[in-house]
Amino acid sequence: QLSTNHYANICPNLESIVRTAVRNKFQQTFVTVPGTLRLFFHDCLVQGCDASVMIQSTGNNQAEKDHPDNLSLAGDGFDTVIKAKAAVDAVPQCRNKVSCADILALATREVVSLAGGPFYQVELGRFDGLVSRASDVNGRLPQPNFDLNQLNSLFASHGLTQTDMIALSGAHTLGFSHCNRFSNRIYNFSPGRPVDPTLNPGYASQLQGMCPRNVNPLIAINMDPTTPRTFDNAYYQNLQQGKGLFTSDQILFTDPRSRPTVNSFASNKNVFNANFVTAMTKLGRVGVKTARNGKIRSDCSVL
Ligand code: HEM
Ligand SMILES: [Ca+2]
Ligand SMILES: [Ca+2]
Repeated sequence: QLSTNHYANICPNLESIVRTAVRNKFQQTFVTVPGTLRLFFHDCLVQGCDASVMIQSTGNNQAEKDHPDNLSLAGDGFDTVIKAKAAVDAVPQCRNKVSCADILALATREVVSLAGGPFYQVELGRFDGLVSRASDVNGRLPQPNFDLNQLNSLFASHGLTQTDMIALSGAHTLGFSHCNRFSNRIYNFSPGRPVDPTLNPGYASQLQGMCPRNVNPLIAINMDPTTPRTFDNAYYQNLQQGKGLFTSDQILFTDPRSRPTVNSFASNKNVFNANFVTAMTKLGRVGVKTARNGKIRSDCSVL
């Protein structure tokens, strides 16, 4: 069972050790923020929150991180956890006592707070997974062209409600996307209608400017056009103006079943923050491993 004081006797200064390591990394690059937050999400959805996403492929095993859906995970997210783990292991009492999965959960809390988001208690006591297979990723991660039914059923399969899903989608208040994730919305939406009509026309032409046809596939643009480096509720205000980048973002406002929640998060940042914390805590409980089916890795990237 997870608890907020799991390491109280095992590694009493754990939270401050992780905090210092994450702050040092943050001073080197802001990418640590969206990179770590997305890494936590992609970890929890495949095999549960067990750091399976961090495993490197070997000669006879293609690991999760090499699945096409994970190739755009930022290297700085992985590096944040590796640096925090090294800082934890530098303390003799803590060495090899704290799971990579818990370090990822704590680092995620730190980056959210560093970007101006809520600070929340993190439940701890996860063990690290024993497998990481690229094939396990198939069909487990949401796609940017999903509609509300697809989003709801995927999140529901992990015990997350529609409200949780909408609150977690608020993570797109930070970070970057490559152009190919939404190019269908600005160039070939449907026959005779190149641009998605739910997209704000001004925003659509801005996107066409930043992502011309045949754009360099390495180009990435801000997902939140207003406050890309602040964890805030601007994401929901953007949706109200037709400035959701993905179909899966904009549908939250377009579909009348989810619109009231978007409006409520857009108009009250405290309501959004509270729902985000609740949803992150629930996400952090998904598929948690114990000593029976997990272990504590000495190297987060090796089984
Ligand atoms: C609701 C369904 C979701 C879909 C369809 C989705 C899809 C995507 C896609 C396509 C990207 C851009 C990747 C790229 O091109 O580099 C992205 C980025 C991102 N996503 Fe999501 N996502 C979803 C939910 C979430 C959730 C729940 C979180 C975290 C709680 C999250 C956190 C992020 C972050 C932080 C980025 C930016 C990454 C970076 O800048 O390195 N996403 N997402
Ligand atoms: Ca996992
Ligand atoms: Ca923002």
